[in-house]
Amino acid sequence: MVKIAPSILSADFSKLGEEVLDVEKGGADYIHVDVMDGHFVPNITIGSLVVDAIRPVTKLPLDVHLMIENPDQYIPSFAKAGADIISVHVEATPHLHRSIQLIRELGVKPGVVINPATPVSTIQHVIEDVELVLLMTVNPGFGGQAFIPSVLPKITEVRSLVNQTGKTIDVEVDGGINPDTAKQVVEAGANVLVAGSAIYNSRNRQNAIDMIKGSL
Ligand SMILES: O=C(CO)[C@H](O)[C@H](O)COP(=O)(O)O
Repeated sequence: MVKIAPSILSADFSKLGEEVLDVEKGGADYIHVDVMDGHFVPNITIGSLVVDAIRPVTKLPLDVHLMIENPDQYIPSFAKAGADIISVHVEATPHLHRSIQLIRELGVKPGVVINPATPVSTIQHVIEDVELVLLMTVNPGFGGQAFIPSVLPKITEVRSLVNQTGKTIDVEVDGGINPDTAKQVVEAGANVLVAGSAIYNSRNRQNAIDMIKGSL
């Protein structure tokens, strides 16, 4: 089954609790939280305080995507705040395996992320250690960007790597996902779709989620 993970990056932050509940009621499977530090990516967004604030609002898993340098310093605070999944970028941590181990030791599901320009071979050595692989389908930093179609063969490559393990590991995509692009990424092998603007820019979030699901 394909899962939908609305990114709260495109939500109205003045009423974030309601915005989270709205997509939960609308059929979301995960809540995707985009953490940016202004160094690894050219934007600053959410800290662990926000994860702590939305934790009691929803029963859905909080899928925390760290787009930050030196992630090991901040992983414990996101785990304490109630993250269910924490994903780190291969490009942002010098000791990827150590970061993944740290996440697992804290009782959280570890994920690994690669940018559009990063080859799949960079995550081959940790594939058995993660619960989720996130492929960026835009260059990270902002919502509302156009989907990069050259990532499609990499999604298929990751799916085949995951299948070789025999384990249940999510293949998630993030960036420019909407009813026009969702079918392509699912056919390529993705099973978790992050969507920010396609869901939160719509007045009726249930309808927006149904439109993505209905396009598959
Ligand atoms: O990680 C992100 C940006 O770095 C966002 O999750 C992503 O861009 C989703 O937004 P949209 O669906 O509007 O493209």
